[in-house]
Amino acid sequence: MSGLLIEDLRVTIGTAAGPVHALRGVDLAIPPGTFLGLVGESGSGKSLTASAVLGMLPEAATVDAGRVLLDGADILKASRRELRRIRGSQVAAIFQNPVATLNPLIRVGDQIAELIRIHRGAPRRRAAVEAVDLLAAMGIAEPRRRARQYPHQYSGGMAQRAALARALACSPRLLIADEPTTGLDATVQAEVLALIVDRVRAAGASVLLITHDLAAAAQVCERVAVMHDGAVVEQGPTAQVLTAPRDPYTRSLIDSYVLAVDGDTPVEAR
Ligand SMILES: Nc1ncnc2c1ncn2[C@@H]1O[C@H](COP(=O)(O)OP(=O)(O)OP(=O)(O)O)[C@@H](O)[C@H]1O
Repeated sequence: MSGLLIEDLRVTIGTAAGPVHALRGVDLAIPPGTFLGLVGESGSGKSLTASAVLGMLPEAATVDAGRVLLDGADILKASRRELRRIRGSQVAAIFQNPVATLNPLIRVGDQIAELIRIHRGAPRRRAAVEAVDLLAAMGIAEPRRRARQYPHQYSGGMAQRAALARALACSPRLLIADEPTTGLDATVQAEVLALIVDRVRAAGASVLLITHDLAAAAQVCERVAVMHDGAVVEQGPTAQVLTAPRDPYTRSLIDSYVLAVDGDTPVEAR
């Protein structure tokens, strides 16, 4: 099958305090071209699931069972070399704290151009031009000047735009966005989310959006999956999961989210 299919993924992490059964049978499907929101409390295993899809599980992790199929090929069985090819060209990621995600020592344009050269074999000059075009497509003003700058010269929102440019440089089929707007100003959050939707839809790729923000997931994702204690307890069309949840944990997650959002609303505005 094409798209992403995770079947019964079980991962244990060795810690000083003993083994932690961090993923206890994760089942997840993202059909091609679909946005899936992955929600659930802190520590439920969302980021670890994303790491497995990127072939980047921590050293201390052991895969006890399961398959992670990306367009039919099992990521967990891929060699290092295959993983390097898959990462970037089939699956790419953006994370919270984009400035830290980008390489601090390399000019932003060069980081993007390097990927284009490695994955697509483009000549140096052509890759540099494409990198500037990509920055422009992500809404970065004066892209030529910006391409010559280093990540620390970017604001948070701009750095996330640049990280998105780098992630999309080799037209991956799946973008993992792990809390991509957390920590950005509210207006910038909305802009970055809209940009992700716009650019990814234009490319026909799919998205795994990891977020604490149920409203954001509801706004942009056709499907939602809910993680609890290392497993996906419920997944399905967004409207169904968020308005008629079947699992008690999903219900409590929605209730606590609504309470938190109401708590943020000034009394006079309620
Ligand atoms: N490198 C690691 N070493 C030890 N334990 C880890 C490591 N990575 C993850 N874990 C454990 O695995 C579990 C799942 O963590 P994970 O980061 O996937 O949760 P999460 O749902 O993404 O949380 P958050 O929303 O806070 O990012 C947690 O119990 C965590 O402590």
